[in-house]
This record gives sequence, C-alpha cells and structure tokens, in this order.
Amino acid sequence: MTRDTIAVLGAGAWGAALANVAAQGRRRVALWAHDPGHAETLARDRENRRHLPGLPLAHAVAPTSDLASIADARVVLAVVPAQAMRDVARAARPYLADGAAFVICAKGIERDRRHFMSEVVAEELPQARPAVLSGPSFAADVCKGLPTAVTLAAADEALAQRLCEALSTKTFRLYRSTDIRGVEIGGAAKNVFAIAAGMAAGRRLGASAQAALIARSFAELTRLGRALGARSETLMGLSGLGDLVLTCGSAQSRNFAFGQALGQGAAVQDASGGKLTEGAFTARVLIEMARKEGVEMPIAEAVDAILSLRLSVDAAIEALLMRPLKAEI
Ligand SMILES: NC(=O)C1=CN([C@@H]2O[C@H](COP(=O)(O)OP(=O)(O)OC[C@H]3O[C@@H](n4cnc5c(N)ncnc54)[C@H](OP(=O)(O)O)[C@@H]3O)[C@@H](O)[C@H]2O)C=CC1
Ligand SMILES: O=C(CO)COP(=O)(O)O
Repeated sequence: MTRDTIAVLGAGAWGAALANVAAQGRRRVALWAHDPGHAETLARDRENRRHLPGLPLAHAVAPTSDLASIADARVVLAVVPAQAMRDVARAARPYLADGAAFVICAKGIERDRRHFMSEVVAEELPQARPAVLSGPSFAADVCKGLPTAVTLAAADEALAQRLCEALSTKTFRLYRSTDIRGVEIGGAAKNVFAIAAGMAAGRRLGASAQAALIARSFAELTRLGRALGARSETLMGLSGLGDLVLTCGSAQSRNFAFGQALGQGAAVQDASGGKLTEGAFTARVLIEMARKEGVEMPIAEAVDAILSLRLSVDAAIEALLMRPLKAEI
C-alpha cells in the first residue's frame, strides 16, 4: 500500500507530536508554523523548545512557514488553536488539493460564530474531506511513544478507515467513527470541565468531590451531545468519557492546571501562565449552545461565571452544592 503524503498545520505541542507520529514510515512530513522565526528555530534545534521541550523532532519532519508545502499532501492535520482554525483554513484554501483529507485536531468551538470546527472547515475549504481526531492524548505522552488511543471520525467510513491506517503506529491507536459531531463535542466540552476539576483540586475539595464532578460533567456532556445529534456510544468512548477522565484528572492538562491556579487564588488573567487553555475560549459558547437547546449545564455555567468575573470560585462551589435535589439523569 502506498503511504499518503501528510502535512501538519500548526507547530505547537500537539502539531509536533502528530508530525512525529506521521513521520514513522515516511520520508518527509511538512510541519507548518505561522511564525517564520519559529519554523527556522525548529529546523535548527530539531526540537520544539517553545511548546514541547526535551522531545526531538523526527528526521522526516520538515519545518516550514510556507503554506504551499501542503500542496502535495493527501492528508493535512490541522493542529492550530480552535479560534485560529478559520483563518488558517482560509489561508490554506488556494493550496489544498481537491479531495484531500483535512483532519481537525483542535479541541474547541468557534466563539464568535458558534460554529463547530467541522462547520468552519466545510465553509472555508469546500474541496476538503473533513475529519476529526480527538481523544485522551497528551502531546508529551505521544511523543515519548507511550501507548495512546484516540478516535478518528469522518462522514465516509472508508475515509475514516484509511486515515486510521495512515496514522496508527504501534503505540498510537486510532479507532474509526462516522460521528463527527459526537467526537468534536467531547473534545471541546472536556476542556471546560477540566477547568472546573482543576478548581476543585486547587480548593482541596478531596477525591470524592473530584469523582462527583467528573460524573456530573459527563451527565452535562451527554445531555448536550444528545441534543446536538451525537451518538451515546461516542460520548461514552475515547473522545468523550475517555478524554474527560484524562483531562479532569491530571495537572499535565493545561486546562486543569489553569483551574487549579484559579482555585488557589490566581487572577483569571494570570492563571494560564501564558499557555493555551482552550476551555477558557469554549465555556461561553458551550453554555450559549446549551441554553439554545434548553439543556442544563450548571458546571459549565459556573466555569463561565468565574471566568467572566461574575462569581468567585467559592461562591460557585456553594451554588452548585445548593442546587435543588433531583433525580440522577
Ligand atoms: N497539547 C496536547 O496534548 C493536545 C492538544 N490538542 C489540541 O490541539 C490544539 C493545539 O494545541 P497545542 O499544539 O497543544 O497548543 P500550543 O500552544 O502548544 O501550540 C499552538 C500552536 O499554534 C500556533 N498558533 C497560534 N495562533 C495561531 C494562528 N492564528 N495561526 C496559526 N498558528 C497559530 C502557535 O504559535 P505561537 O507559538 O506563535 O503562539 C503554536 O505553534 C488545541 O486545540 C488543543 O486543544 C489536542 C490533543 C492534545
Ligand atoms: O486534550 C488534551 C489531552 O487529551 C490536552 O489537554 P490540555 O489542552 O488541557 O493540556
């Protein structure tokens, strides 16, 4: 079988990790950075010191800031922050080959237009075949070759199968799905819940509270996911429950660490330490979507209220605990 040519858009932690995965068994994988200086530094250091220090780039990874480098790719992995996806997809339009797979690896929802990433890509790249890759996977773990399993969804199951074969390695396993919406909701929402879990850890609420928070977050995700057409088995799978458990349970997560800093008293504007925390961009749009669907999401609402400075962490915890008793659904 010939191996699909792969290019990666976005040279952060996850872009570098996925470029290394794609480099296995390939002679060249273009890794595009929007900042030419960053592309030059990557090419010189052969390591992403800014985002993934201590983990070398594979030989076949070719850093570049020239978008024309995606022209020969049959598979393009889009690994930029969710709020940058529209601009990057639009800029890629003149170069992307007809029928190329455009695999969304960002986890978020477009704030301004309330669009899922697959909707953004459908609008900006009519020639692309969109797919979504999401699941429990820290970039450093993947780069170190630790075992990881994620979901790859495409509307066309044959494409999903082909992408799983193109991207899977001995330690990076892809499971196919056709439920694009289910996979992208899980990835976007878990970042918001991870902020809440981090806050609980920062306030030292204890392991029982952490478990309750994960379970009730999953109930919120399930309610919204079902309202938006996601399949239950997707929400219960790697990209839903799997990623929720990972991100809500580890300070390796930037969203969790952000919430933890907030719980320990850091100000909202300082708590991320300059790192990308997708949940902070997704919280508001997630609850706007939920309200439109008539879905209750009290944990996500609390995160949004704290980030908008309408509520303190302690007041939000108090409000969650004082909610009327109800059936467990
Ligand atoms: N890290 C992880 O373990 C995982 C991350 N993801 C998801 O992948 C996405 C990217 O995350 P990650 O790589 O970790 O983030 P990083 O912060 O490590 O990297 C983001 C990269 O995108 C670049 N960037 C920023 N703004 C733009 C823009 N407007 N146009 C093009 N590029 C831009 C950054 O450049 P600069 O350095 O100049 O700011 C940087 O190279 C997120 O949606 C995240 O949720 C998914 C699974 C795992
Ligand atoms: O998505 C991730 C793991 O699956 C990475 O989480 P953070 O963006 O919170 O670091």
